[in-house]
Amino acid sequence: MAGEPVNVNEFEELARKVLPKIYYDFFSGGAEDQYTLKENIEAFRRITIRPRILVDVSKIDMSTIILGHRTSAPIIVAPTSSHQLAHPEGEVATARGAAACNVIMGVAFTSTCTMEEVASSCKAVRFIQTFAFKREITANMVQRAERNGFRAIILTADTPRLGRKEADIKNKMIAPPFKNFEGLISTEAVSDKGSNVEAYAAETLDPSFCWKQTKAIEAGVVAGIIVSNHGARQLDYTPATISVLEEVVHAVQGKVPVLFDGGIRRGTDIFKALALGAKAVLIGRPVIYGLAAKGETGVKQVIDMLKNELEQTMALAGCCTVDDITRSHVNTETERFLCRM
Ligand SMILES: Cc1cc2nc3c(=O)[nH]c(=O)nc-3n(C[C@H](O)[C@H](O)[C@H](O)COP(=O)(O)O)c2cc1C
Ligand SMILES: CC(C)CC(=O)C(=O)O
Repeated sequence: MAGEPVNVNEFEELARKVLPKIYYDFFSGGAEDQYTLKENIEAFRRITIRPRILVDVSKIDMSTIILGHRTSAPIIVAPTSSHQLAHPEGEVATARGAAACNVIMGVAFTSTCTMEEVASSCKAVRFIQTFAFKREITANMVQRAERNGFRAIILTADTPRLGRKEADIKNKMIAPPFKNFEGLISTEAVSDKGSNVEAYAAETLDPSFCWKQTKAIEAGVVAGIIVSNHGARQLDYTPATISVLEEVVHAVQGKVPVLFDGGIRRGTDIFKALALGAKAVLIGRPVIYGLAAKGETGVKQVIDMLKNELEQTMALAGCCTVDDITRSHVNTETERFLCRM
């Protein structure tokens, strides 16, 4: 690739060049055959956009309100682990990039900077992500989230154990120290066989956590739902997230906002997810690639690229605000053939 990257996929190329293979494989990889990994991207390509023309699009406003927080666009940085493997400044740089773009920063508890370091380094609205950890870890996380001004807790529910990423196993991937666990568990490498990320997960997760233990929805503590397959890193052969979004939106019946992630690489992808009912989208790997390539500046550039592409898509499709994007602005695969569009 010659010159500056002009889209998110070119940032991936840059990241691939600068990262040691073991880390590039860790960030880019998915579970087992990586069927779902490919599908998360491919399924977007099968959805087409139905533009409206001769609409006054002289002013486009992408701003929206997510769980009470006004943001510049319906974009959230997805919680992903291990940012210091991409760049020495890690999650602090990512959060600053998110703050510069006025979008929400999702911080993984398995981050390489502590929650406190991220909180004190930037003004971004921050959500903290947790797994169903053993109870003492969760209690510690909740207290620190409150103390450090995190505005929501994202509970990742698909990880009673870690998915099998075969590249990590072959590469004998060593997890970086996850500093949030300091004082709670041993943060030293815990296995010399295959990927020790799996060993880490086994030490911290509570695989017995299930519906019996939570009445969260009845108690009204669920403020939103994220339709996600963990970037295709857990159960392979689950469907592409974009192909099930609408079904979830119907089931939720507007009771809480539905957010979405998995495979967003273009502004058109964001537009399609919004048309199918998402309130906002989370972006995982592209942000990591921006961070790897250029630190905080790269994160900002990636988010700005996606914002600019969304703005362009909205203008060309005849939508001045995110609320103007409706179900009738897209055709799914089946509809495409029915309508002969
Ligand atoms: C390298 C990597 C690490 C991740 N770590 C976490 C994590 O610690 N917690 C979590 O809930 N999700 C994690 N995810 C999943 C993301 O939150 C998100 O669902 C996914 O990246 C979205 O797909 P995308 O990468 O195609 O945008 C991770 C994803 C990647 C790629
Ligand atoms: C450290 C891991 C548990 C992070 C994760 O969720 C992932 O790599 O997909």
